[in-house]
Amino acid sequence: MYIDINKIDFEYDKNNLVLCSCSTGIEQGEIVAILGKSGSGKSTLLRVLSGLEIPKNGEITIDGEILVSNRHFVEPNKRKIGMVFQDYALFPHLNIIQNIQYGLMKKSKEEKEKIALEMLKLISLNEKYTKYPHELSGGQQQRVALARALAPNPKMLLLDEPFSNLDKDLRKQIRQDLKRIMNQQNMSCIFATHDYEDAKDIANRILYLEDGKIVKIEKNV
Ligand SMILES: Nc1ncnc2c1ncn2[C@@H]1O[C@H](COP(=O)(O)OP(=O)(O)OP(=O)(O)O)[C@@H](O)[C@H]1O
Repeated sequence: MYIDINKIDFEYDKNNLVLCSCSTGIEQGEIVAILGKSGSGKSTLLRVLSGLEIPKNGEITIDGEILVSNRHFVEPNKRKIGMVFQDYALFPHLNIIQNIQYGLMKKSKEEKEKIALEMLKLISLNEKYTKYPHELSGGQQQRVALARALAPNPKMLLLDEPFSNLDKDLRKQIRQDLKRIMNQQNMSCIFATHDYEDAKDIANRILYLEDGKIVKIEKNV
């Protein structure tokens, strides 16, 4: 498997496991939904994957590299994992192109421009690149957040409730956009949601999380 999540236990407070022996594998290019009620541990699992939290037990590898185990810990900024949050977290004082280029500090000016143009094309916002986040619709901001996360070419993308601020019609449209973009990039992606329709519409597989345990895995055909 491209990504292996093996028996992850996590607790914020002692003797109160929020994740309990969570295991799954993810293929390259696969989209996996984590579906669960509020408090089931979805965000925590994403935080552990991104390196913002350290598990008590368990191991995570990506493309053969151990990210965390009882002897290893790779810092979040070295993991090559992109993350998109519910509120998009775009920088309000930066325009679209600057937001997209934010994670490309180490690249040359020419490379930054090339990547940003590719990303703008991917999210179909070519003509709006000098606009600021507040001048965009929720759906457009969502696409910019996605482009910003994809620009550094991560190995995996994590999305935490990416559609929750969008109305029903826009949600449907953005789900299709996301699916197209992920497929085009052959990107492995895990997204947390409490909405079955979101999961059913775009995921290859759905993991049901209840009280920090994966209680069911459904292949989406
Ligand atoms: N920083 C923290 N300190 C202590 N407990 C926490 C912390 N963050 C989350 N928790 C607890 O861990 C459990 C899982 O929370 P988590 O945010 O992962 O759930 P979730 O499924 O993402 O919920 P939601 O859909 O509401 O975002 C909850 O019981 C929550 O109260």
